[in-house]
Amino acid sequence: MAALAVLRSSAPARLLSGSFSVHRGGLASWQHYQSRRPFSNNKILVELNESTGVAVMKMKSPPVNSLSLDFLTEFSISLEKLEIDRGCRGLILTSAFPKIFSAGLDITEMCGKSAEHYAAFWKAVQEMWLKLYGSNMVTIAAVNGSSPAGGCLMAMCCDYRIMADNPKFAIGLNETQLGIVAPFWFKDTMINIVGNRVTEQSLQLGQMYSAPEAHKIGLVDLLVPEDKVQSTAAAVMTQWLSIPDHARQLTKSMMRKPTIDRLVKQQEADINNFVSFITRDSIQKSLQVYLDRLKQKK
Ligand SMILES: CC/C=C\CCC/C=C/C(=O)SCCNC(=O)CCNC(=O)[C@H](O)C(C)(C)COP(=O)(O)OP(=O)(O)OC[C@H]1O[C@@H](n2cnc3c(N)ncnc32)[C@H](O)[C@@H]1OP(=O)(O)O
Repeated sequence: MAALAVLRSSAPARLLSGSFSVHRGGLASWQHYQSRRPFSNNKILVELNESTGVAVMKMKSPPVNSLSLDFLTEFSISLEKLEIDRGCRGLILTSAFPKIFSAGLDITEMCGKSAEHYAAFWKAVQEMWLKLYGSNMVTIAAVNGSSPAGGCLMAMCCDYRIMADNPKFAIGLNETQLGIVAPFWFKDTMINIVGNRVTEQSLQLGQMYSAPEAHKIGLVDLLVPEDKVQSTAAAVMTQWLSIPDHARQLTKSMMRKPTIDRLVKQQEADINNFVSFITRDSIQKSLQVYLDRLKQKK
């Protein structure tokens, strides 16, 4: 958060629009701007099309876009910059890698680290969710690959989900399969999309759904061929942007505010709960076994 506060004061809209103006009418890349930030590893690529007001955010953190502390920090900063840019009305979130949208939270961030590290990591996860779920922009997830747990959460934060129609790609909240528990705000986000019954079963079983199954239960809104995911996202975005911003934003806020407020009211307690859960020996052991299995599966 300190980094965000610094950015807010040192990178006002004037600087952002100044760096965009050299690309006026076309795609403005933030690579130039980002490369001037000492803490940026450029795990997130952002291109804002000034004429449409639509930004495409591509996650590019090899090998599987796992959500590390660095990744989450860069993600939240990138999102914050788009949020305050009046020229940006819509965001398409996707992956730079074919076959993987995001592998979810980086398990190595939850293993063998200090309590302070776990607290900082969890705060970054919360911030990502608060910013993306609470965004004023139209947000569309172009899910071009598998998306377990935290990756599914990111997609669920968006207003609309388009997924590549490939039964090999899977999405869902699989936490229980790792011996861990999806927090209440992951659960609430899913309930708001597919309802209580499907969420209860999904969470207990840690169920991953193939793309067609996910479409059937309403977890994703639309299935399209892999090579049409981006273009369809752009077309759907145009439809959503035809609605006046103020009316759509107030409606979105009316629908999501109670869910957001629930976490905001107990953010510190939620961090403490995560730290005390994740530091248990039994949980550390489960995560380590899962990670070892992942590494041995080849
Ligand atoms: C009180 C609340 C308490 C706790 C709440 C915690 C909530 C947690 C949320 C989460 O998001 S937990 C993470 C859940 N994610 C997963 O289970 C995904 C596991 N990964 C996979 O299923 C697959 O890797 C894949 C994403 C489908 C990609 O498969 P592919 O065959 O393409 O790649 P491969 O498996 O070989 O992986 C490459 C490489 O990446 C490492 N990896 C994968 N996922 C993660 C991850 N989430 N975190 C860290 N590292 C990950 C994997 O081990 C391989 O590493 P290697 O090259 O060194 O062997």
